[in-house]
Amino acid sequence: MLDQSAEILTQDGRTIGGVVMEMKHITLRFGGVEAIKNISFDIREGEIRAIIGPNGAGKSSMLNVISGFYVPQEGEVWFHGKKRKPLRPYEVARQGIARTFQNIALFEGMSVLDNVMTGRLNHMSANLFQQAFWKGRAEAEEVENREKVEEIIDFLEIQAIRKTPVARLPYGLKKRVELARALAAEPKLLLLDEPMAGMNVEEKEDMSRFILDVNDEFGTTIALIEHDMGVVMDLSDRVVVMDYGKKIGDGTPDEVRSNQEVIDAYLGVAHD
Ligand SMILES: Nc1ncnc2c1ncn2[C@@H]1O[C@H](COP(=O)(O)OP(=O)(O)OP(=O)(O)O)[C@@H](O)[C@H]1O
Repeated sequence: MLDQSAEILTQDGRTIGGVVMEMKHITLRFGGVEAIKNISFDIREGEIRAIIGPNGAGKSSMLNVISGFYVPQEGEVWFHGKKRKPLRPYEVARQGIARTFQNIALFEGMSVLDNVMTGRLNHMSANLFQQAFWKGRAEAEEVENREKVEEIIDFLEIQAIRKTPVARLPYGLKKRVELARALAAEPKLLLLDEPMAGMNVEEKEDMSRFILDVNDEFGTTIALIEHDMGVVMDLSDRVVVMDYGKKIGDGTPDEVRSNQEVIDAYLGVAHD
C-alpha cells in the first residue's frame, strides 16, 4: 500500500506532500437521489486537486462533503489523520478550511477592503469587552489583520479597487475579491467552487494564474470543482472525474485525459 505520509512527484516534476484529507467510501443521498456513490480519494498537502464532471455529476455535493457542510450517510472523511465528526460552520473555519462559492457570496454594498476583512473574523479574538476596555489588544489585532489583508490585496492585484463597493465591479473582479476574502482566513485547505464559471477567456487566464500563484507562494492546498475539463487540466496536479455520482477517473491530467470512460462521459453529455 502507498505510504500516505510520503511525498509524491507530479507529472510536471513538482513534489506534493502526504495525505491531508481522505474521503473513504462516501455515499450521499437526497431522498431517493444518490448524488455520490461510494467514492474514495485523497487530497495531498500542497497540491491542486480538481474534481471535474459533467452537469449533475455530483461535484457540488462532493465539495460540500469536503467542506463539512454535508454529512454523508455512508463513508468517512479523515482530516489530518483523524476521522472527522460533523462540524458547525465556525468549526470548519477553525480547521483551516475556507471556500469560495459558485454564485458569488460577497457583501455587495461594502467596499472590497471591508469584504476581504470579513475573511479575518476567525483571527479576531478580542471580544466586545476587550474592544471597549482593553483598547491596546484590540488595536494591535486590528493592525495585524489589516496588514494581512493589504498583503493579500496586493498579491491579487486589486489595490486600485480596494475602496470600491463590490456591486460596481465586473464579474471577473468579484470572483477575485471572493478569492481574496477566502485567502484572508489563511486557510490550509482552500476550496474553490467553479472558480472559472461564467468568465471570458482573459478572466479565466487571470484566475488560473492567481490560483497557481496562491498555491506556489503560500503553499496552500487547493481543491476545486469545475465543469469545464479544459481549464483545469493545465492547473491541477491530480484530477478526480465524476459522472452520475460515480468516480470514473482519478490521476494526473495526462492519465485522466487518456481514460476512455472519461472521454465517453464528456462526449456523451451536452455542455453549455
Ligand atoms: N439539495 C439537493 N436536494 C436534492 N437533490 C440534490 C440536491 N443537491 C444536488 N442534488 C442532486 O444530486 C445530483 C448531483 O448534483 P450536484 O449539484 O452535486 O452535481 P454537479 O456535478 O455539481 O452539477 P453542476 O455542474 O450542474 O453544478 C443531481 O441529480 C442533483 O439534482
